[in-house]
Amino acid sequence: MNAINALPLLGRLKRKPDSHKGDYGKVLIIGGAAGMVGAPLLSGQAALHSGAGWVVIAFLSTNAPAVMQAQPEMMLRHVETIDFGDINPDVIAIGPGMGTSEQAKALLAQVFLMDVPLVIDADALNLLAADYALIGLLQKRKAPSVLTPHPGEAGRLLQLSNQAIQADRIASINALVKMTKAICVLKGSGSLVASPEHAPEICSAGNPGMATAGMGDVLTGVIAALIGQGVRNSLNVWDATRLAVLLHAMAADSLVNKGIGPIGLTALEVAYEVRQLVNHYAENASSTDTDGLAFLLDSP
Ligand SMILES: NC(=O)C1=CN([C@@H]2O[C@H](COP(=O)(O)OP(=O)(O)OC[C@H]3O[C@@H](n4cnc5c(N)ncnc54)[C@H](O)[C@@H]3O)[C@@H](O)[C@H]2O)[C@@H](O)CC1
Ligand SMILES: Nc1ncnc2c1ncn2[C@@H]1O[C@H](COP(=O)(O)OP(=O)(O)O)[C@@H](O)[C@H]1O
Repeated sequence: MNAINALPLLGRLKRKPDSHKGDYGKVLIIGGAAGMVGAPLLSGQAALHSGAGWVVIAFLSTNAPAVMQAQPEMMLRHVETIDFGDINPDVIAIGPGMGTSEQAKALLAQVFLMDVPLVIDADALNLLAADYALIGLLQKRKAPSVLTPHPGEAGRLLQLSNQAIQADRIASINALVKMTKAICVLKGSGSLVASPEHAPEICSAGNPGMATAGMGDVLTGVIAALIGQGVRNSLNVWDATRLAVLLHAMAADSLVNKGIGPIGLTALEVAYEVRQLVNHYAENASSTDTDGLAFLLDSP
């Protein structure tokens, strides 16, 4: 199986002198029911630090903050006060901390009908697993969809135990792709990425310091940010997804190499480190996208 080796593609995200925030994508994140408001905040902070032009969070909780003092750049709304069409996002990430209420289910069905790339995570995956009609809507989507299950969520989707998922991860991701007709990331040690058009690729970076709450929420934000930047910078959703998986894991490795973790590594620290890696590879990648190995070996 091939390892993900797409870092030179980050050269496409190098900032042009006369560009503006609209060139780097508007990310809408939907999630954050009562008690889990932190999850979409982590996704939003990760998206911002990975280069998203704008980040809007639509919370389900009515008690969510109207502004995050530590990150006032993000626009925070209650989901019932906004019109997704007016926001006109370049990419939507749905699921972090969303819960599985009827309201959450209706929102998922609503975004499935939108012609916008989607990142489907956490409780959005649990809702999918519980309702075959939603899988039907997902399969019919024209715009790309990315699913990011951990083995527990993959097990719910495929009606298998965690152990069965882990016993044959390649078969598991192939079954997920077949079931959803979407790009799938099977998270965990050696994350796999596959799509209906692409055989599984493995992420050879990453470490057990990543086994901490919020790390998946950060990955969702990084994927959404790269998809959003890709829209006007020739990076397709497949490449954005596999790059995000690799950068997220490399960022955790880079921090551990500096003595920050593995024990006590936090998800937000990984988001900040992703920023450093994105800039390094965007600046140093060859415009011809060749010789990825050199970039893999040349970490900052
Ligand atoms: N700050 C916050 O508000 C946070 C909220 N979160 C939200 O909490 C909700 C529940 O998500 P969780 O993922 O915690 O709960 P889940 O019940 O979906 O998943 C946890 C279980 O999945 C299995 N699993 C996960 N990774 C595995 C691996 N690598 N190998 C084997 N088994 C594995 C294990 O059985 C584990 O107990 C989601 O909505 C999520 O977004 C979490 O993202 C954590 C942070
Ligand atoms: N032992 C490990 N080795 C490599 N990566 C890991 C390990 N444990 C967790 N990860 C990574 O950390 C992230 C955890 O995501 P997830 O379980 O969804 O967390 P959360 O729901 O708390 O946000 C995934 O990207 C996963 O691949």
